[in-house]
Amino acid sequence: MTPQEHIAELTDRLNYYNHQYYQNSVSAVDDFTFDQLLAELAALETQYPEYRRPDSPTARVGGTISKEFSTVYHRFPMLSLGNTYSEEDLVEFDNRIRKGLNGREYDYVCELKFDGVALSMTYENGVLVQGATRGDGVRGDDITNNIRTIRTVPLRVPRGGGEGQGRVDADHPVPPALFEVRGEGFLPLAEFERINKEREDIGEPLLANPRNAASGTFKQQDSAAVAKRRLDCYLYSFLSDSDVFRTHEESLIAMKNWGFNVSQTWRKCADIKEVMLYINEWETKRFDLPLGTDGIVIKVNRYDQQQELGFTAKSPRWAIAFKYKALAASTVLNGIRYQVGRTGAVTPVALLTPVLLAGTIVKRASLHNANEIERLGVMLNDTVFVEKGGEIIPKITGVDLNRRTDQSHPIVYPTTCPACNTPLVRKEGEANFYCPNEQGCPPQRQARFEHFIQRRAMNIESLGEGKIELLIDRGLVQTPADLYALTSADLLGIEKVFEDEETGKRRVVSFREKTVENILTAIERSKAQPFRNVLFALGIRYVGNTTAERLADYFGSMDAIMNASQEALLAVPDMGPRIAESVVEWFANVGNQGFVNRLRAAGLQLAGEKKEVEREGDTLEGKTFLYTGTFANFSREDLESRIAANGGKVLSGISKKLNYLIVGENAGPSKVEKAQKLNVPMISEDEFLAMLTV
Ligand SMILES: NC(=O)c1ccc[n+]([C@@H]2O[C@H](COP(=O)([O-])OP(=O)(O)OC[C@H]3O[C@@H](n4cnc5c(N)ncnc54)[C@H](O)[C@@H]3O)[C@@H](O)[C@H]2O)c1
Ligand SMILES: [Zn+2]
Repeated sequence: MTPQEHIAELTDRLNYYNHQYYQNSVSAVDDFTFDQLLAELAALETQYPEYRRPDSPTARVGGTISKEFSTVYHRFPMLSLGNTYSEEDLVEFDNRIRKGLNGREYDYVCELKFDGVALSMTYENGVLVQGATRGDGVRGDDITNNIRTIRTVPLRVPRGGGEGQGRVDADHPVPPALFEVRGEGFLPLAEFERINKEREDIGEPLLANPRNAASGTFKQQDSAAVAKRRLDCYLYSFLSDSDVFRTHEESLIAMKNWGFNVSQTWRKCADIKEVMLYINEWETKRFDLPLGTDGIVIKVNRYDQQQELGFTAKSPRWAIAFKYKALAASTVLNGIRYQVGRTGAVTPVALLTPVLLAGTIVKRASLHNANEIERLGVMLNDTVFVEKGGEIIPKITGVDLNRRTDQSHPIVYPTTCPACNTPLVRKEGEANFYCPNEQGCPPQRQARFEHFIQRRAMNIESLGEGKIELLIDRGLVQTPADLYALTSADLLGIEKVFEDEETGKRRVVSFREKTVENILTAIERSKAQPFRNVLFALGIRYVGNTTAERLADYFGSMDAIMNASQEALLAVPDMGPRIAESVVEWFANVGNQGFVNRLRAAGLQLAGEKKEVEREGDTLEGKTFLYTGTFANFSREDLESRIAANGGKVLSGISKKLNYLIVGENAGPSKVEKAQKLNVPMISEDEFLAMLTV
């Protein structure tokens, strides 16, 4: 390849990765690889400036704006950060700063580099008036409504009488009339895991990592959906026309005092040696933080010095990001185990030669699905790279092709279920293969029991850890309904020895008197679990915890749900066609009907309180609504309940079926546009109020 071709190839490739990353919230390669390729391109461009392409990713902020949101122009450009993975580079950075400041004194502020999405928030007279993404650095997407869903972002900051001119009063700075704060929007790890647990429950594909999940969430059109994922934001920068602060440190302290969420992990460092100490200290401590981080950011503290050092086209010269290398190791892929989950989804798990990674021995890694195997191009007996990111299970991130021998051979993805031999099926648009043998497939049956006994369902957790396997083995139970027929005579004294395949360690599960008593009490007590728990325990695909609760509240009883048509189900708030279809299908199955009847006979709660909306009237009867923006008289919840209380229905998207789009302040332009295109009438808040009172 000639240098020109090489530059062209790298430019295209990196632009493609940027597009995937910023537009589609997908990492096609890991960050380290991306950064290395970018550095390679930058070096080539320095050597052959004549071949540098105008669309080179080396001189531009990677993102762009999207047409789904209206565009805002940043008052101050939102740039990227130079980055490095080496301490030598940091010393060099420090030398550049010293030179740039002609030997004058300076200090740094170090912060964690939070791994999320850069956000900008503008406040006018103390009120949050605009929230935007970074976009291409000059223009971003107006995502004000989505940012308003972040509970820690103040919608209003007190301005101490409102007269503050942003005077420099080190002790009591006052927010100026117009200012901007910037920070990192993120999905807390606990929230990421909660969402994935819920997705697993209802058989949806898991979100890949918290950063991409956050980025995808901020780009959603429906801020009610955004609000369900509890996003958060750490602020790390303050900007205004007037000189409010002299140093970055002052701004961090003041923002905190004004009620902004500033992570208290930052530290002022007198010199680069102290910076190194900070880096070393956080290398492992960062894993205790509630969010993913991928390095630290080092900033020159004084604003006048920042100004003197200035910017390149892409990043400030007064700051740099030090990135921790993801914890990685290389090892051999010896085999793959195909696991079958509760919904029949087959997931490949890599079996590895044990290797030490970040203090723990790793023997397994996640491979997600068949697409992932294809994407990685991994073969059996390959040497592979495993990495531990924010997630607990390590994953395979690449193949060491230099070490591939003729021992490597392609992975043949099974076409039949590894557990029951039933031919696998793949539903359209899904990455997973499924074993359709729901009733007879042993791991599916086992997982159904585990789902049934969990705390949020029937809460018989004393049956965990091998006990169910033992019961199934002995033929004592076939379906969870059989649990209610168990007697102490059935259970007392049975035991099973489990041997751990890897360690060879043996574990005995035996039913002694005390165990039996506990289990039978828990089974008995489960009969009092509320109806919504029973509904969730059934394990209907796509019916997670929340959906079960909604259905239970709306219909009030199992019989009502059983007899509900797809249309009737669709009247439940937030119910989509996919869930409705799945519910109808499940109850249409004779085996499932028998299962429910046995639960009924056992005395489980198949009815609960029907939380019907109080009817105010029927003026909206048969009409469908959608709303966009914010309203003077209603919160979103109010609006929805008033629509329901008057016989109307809220739809989840704009279609020809929609009767009215209620347009509030800061309405989403794409919704308005779509409504115009489809000739859906748009009404104001006042017009809606008028409809209620006719
Ligand atoms: N894997 C991929 O396919 C892929 C593709 C594109 C980009 N990337 C990754 O993204 C990086 C480029 O993204 P970038 O331009 O956003 O740069 P960056 O993420 O390396 O640094 C700039 C960003 O850091 C964030 N940040 C976090 N904590 C901060 C703090 N305390 N102070 C200031 N800023 C803070 C801000 O959002 C800021 O915009 C690449 O280096 C690469 O690692 C990966
Ligand atoms: Zn099977």
